[in-house]
Amino acid sequence: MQQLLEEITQQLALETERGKVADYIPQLAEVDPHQFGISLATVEGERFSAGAAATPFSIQSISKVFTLTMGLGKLGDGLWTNVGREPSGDPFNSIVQLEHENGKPRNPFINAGAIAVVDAIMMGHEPRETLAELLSFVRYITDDQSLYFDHQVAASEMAHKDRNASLAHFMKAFGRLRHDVDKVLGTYFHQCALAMSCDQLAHAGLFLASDGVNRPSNLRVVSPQRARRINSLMMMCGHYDASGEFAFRVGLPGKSGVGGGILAIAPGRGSLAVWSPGLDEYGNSLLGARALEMFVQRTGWSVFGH
Ligand SMILES: NC(=O)CC[C@H](N)C(=O)O
Repeated sequence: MQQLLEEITQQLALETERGKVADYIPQLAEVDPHQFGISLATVEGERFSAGAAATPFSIQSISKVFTLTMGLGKLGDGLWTNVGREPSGDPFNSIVQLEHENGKPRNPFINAGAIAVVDAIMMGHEPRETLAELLSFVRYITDDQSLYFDHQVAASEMAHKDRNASLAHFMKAFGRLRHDVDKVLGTYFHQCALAMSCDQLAHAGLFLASDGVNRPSNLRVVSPQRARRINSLMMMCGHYDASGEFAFRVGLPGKSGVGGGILAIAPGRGSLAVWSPGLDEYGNSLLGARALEMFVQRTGWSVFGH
């Protein structure tokens, strides 16, 4: 495994076409697109990594997996009152479906859905309290107390919030949000500004690879049924309008972020994190997806077989 990760890293270092870093969040536009990291945490407790796997980056929408997990923990199936679970087939920041579908976002991984999940987990509390809870949850599943929110990234996004603010206000007009829109957005932008390395992210995803149990500590995070359901949402919706393409090429539940990270789960086997800041036209890591495609071709770890 170690050799495979190193081979993938070496091969991708030769790539000249690396995609485009997100520039609608000015802080992310400053990231060097030549960086690449990959990390694998197996259910047996082994760890492998190559490249810049210890460098923290902005996990952005990958955080939506963690807030979804928290939301299901707090509300159970009640969460689905204000968020759907179907792929949208539209870009991550699209507003069009909301008007036809009573302000109910299609799934928890598009921006509108993630904003609705944040509103649901706030439960009358202040952003600070919800963020503290999120941080302790992610620290717990990562087994690392050093994780932090990058406040500069959050501020950068708050300063360019118009698109997400539109989604939030539109949903609020349909009665889908309970809290003050600016408080919900402030919470959402901090969630997206979580800084994590591939090593930390692979560890954090391990509970989804082992029926809800955190390995190697053996502590249960969610039920097996809930882990399966979160994985299915990642498979169907984790890459927005390129989720079909990602399933076709990689065949693993995966969640991308505009920071260039992807978390991919190989159920029963392990959790993989890759990071390459350049994005494709759908806002997903260009080389990250290629690295995962190379990985499944060599290992046969896709859920659909070799
Ligand atoms: N796809 C993403 O990672 C988008 C997250 C980003 N924070 C946004 O709201 O636009």
